[in-house]
Amino acid sequence: MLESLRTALVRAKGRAAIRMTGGARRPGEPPIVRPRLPFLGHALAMGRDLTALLRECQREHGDVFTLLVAGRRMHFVCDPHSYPHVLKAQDNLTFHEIGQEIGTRAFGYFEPPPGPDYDELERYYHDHLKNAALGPLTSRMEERLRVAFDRFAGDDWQDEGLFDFSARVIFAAGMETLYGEGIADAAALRDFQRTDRWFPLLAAGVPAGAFPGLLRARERLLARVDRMRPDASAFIRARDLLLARMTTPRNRQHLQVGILWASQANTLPAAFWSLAHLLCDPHGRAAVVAEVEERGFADLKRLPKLFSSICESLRLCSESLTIRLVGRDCELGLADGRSIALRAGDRVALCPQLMHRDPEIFADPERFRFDRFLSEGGGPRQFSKRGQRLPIPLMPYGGGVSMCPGRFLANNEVMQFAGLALTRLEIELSEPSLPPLDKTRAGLGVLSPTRDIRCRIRRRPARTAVNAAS
Ligand code: HEM
Repeated sequence: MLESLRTALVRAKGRAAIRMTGGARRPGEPPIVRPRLPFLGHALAMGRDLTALLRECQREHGDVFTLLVAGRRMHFVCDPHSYPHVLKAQDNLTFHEIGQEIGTRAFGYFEPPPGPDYDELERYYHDHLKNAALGPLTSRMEERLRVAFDRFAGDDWQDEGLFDFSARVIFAAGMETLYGEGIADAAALRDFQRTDRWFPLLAAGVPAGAFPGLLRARERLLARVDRMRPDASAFIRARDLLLARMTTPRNRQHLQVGILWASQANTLPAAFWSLAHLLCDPHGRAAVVAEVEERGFADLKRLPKLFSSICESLRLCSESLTIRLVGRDCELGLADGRSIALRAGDRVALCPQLMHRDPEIFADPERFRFDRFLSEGGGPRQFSKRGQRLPIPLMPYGGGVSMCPGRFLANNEVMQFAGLALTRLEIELSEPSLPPLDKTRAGLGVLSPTRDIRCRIRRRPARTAVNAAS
C-alpha cells in the first residue's frame, strides 16, 4: 500500500516536473532547452517569433532539440532530410488526436464516430478536391473571381488597402465557389474575420466563451452554412448529406464552418502576398502578365511562371508547424543515422519555415524571385542541402497524413487571383516596400502582414485590357 502510494507520488512528481520544466532528460532523448518560465515554457517566445527562437536553439543544440510548450514536451526535428522519417513513422506518430483537439477547441465540433461513414467522409477530400473534381471547382472559381473583381473595382481610381481588397475578392469568390452564389456578403467576411482573429487563442485552449463577440459571429456563420443550397459545390453537398446521416444538425453546422475556415484562412493572406510580391517586382510582373496574356487561364499547367511565383510567395509567407503525437515510447530514426528516444504523450514538430529560409537551399532566401521554382525541363525544380537532393523542398501545405487536402484547389485559386488581378486591373502601390509578416500567428499557416499597404486600383481601361483575361 505504502509502496504503491510512493510510486504514485513519484509518477505525479515526474509528471509535474515535465509540465513545469520538461523533466529529466533520459538517455537517447534530444537536449531539452530549459525554459525561463515554468509550465508556459517557450509558448510566449514562440508567439513572438517562432522562427527566430528555433534558429537560436538550432545553433546552440543542433538539428533536434526539445522545447516545453504549455506543459508539453515538443521535439523539433530541423534537418529537412529527416522530414520524411517523421512523416512516415505513422505507427508511432499520429495526427488524428491533435486535429480533433484543435477542431473541438476552435470550432466547437466533435468528430463523428469511426466507422464506414467516417471513412467515406475522409475520402470526400480526395474525391472532391482533386483530379477530375478540380475542373468544375476551378472553372467556377474563375467565374466568381471575375464577378468579384467587377464588383469591388470600378472604372475610376479608388484608394484601397491591398490586403483588404484582396481579402474581399478572394473570400467572395472562394466561399461562393464552395457554398453557392450570393452567400458571401460583407457581413459574412466580417464574421469570418472575427472568428479567425481568435483562432490562435482558441487553438491554444482558451475557451470560446471568453469572447462573446466571437460566439455571436460564429452563430451567424453556422446559420449561413446551414441551408443545403442546390448550387453549392459537389464537395459541400456531398458532405452535407453524409453529415446529416452521421451526426446532429448542430454538429453538422460546426463541421461545415470548420471547412469554411480551412478553405479561407490561409488563402486570403496567400492571395495578398502573391499579388503584392509581383507588384513589387516589375520584371516578374511583366513576365507573368506576358505568359497569361499569351496562354489564358484554360489550362493552369501552361502557366509555369505564374505557378513558380505563387510557390515563391508561399515559401516566404507560410509558417505552419506539422505536429505529431507520440503514441507509445519508441525510437525515431533520423536521416544522419542517429535515433532519438520519444516518450508516449510527447509531440514531434517540423517547422518547414526554417528550411524555406535556409540560404544553403535557397540562395538569398529573403528575396522574392518569381522564377525560383521554374525548371528548364518543365518538371519540378530540384533543391539540395549538404550535396543531397531534398525530397520535399517546399511545404506550405504540411505533409503526410495531415497534408492539406485543398492544396490543388488553393494553388489554382491563388494563381487565378493573381493572374486576373494583374491583367484586369491597374494597381499602383503607394509605398515601395512591403510590410513585415505578423509573427504572432506563426505555426498556424500563412501569415498576414503587420499592417495593410495603401494603393490605388481601377479596372484596366478596355483598350489596354489584356486579351486572355478580358
Ligand atoms: C494557400 C492556401 C492554403 C494553405 C497554405 C493551406 C495549408 C494547410 C495546412 C498547413 C494544413 C494543416 C496541415 C497539418 O496540420 O499538417 C491544412 C489543413 C486543411 N486544409 Fe488547407 N490550406 C490552404 C487552402 C485550403 C483550401 C482552399 C481548402 C479547401 C477546402 C483547404 C482545406 C483544408 C482542410 C479541410 C484541412 C484539415 C485537414 C485535416 O485536418 O486532416 N485548405 N491546410
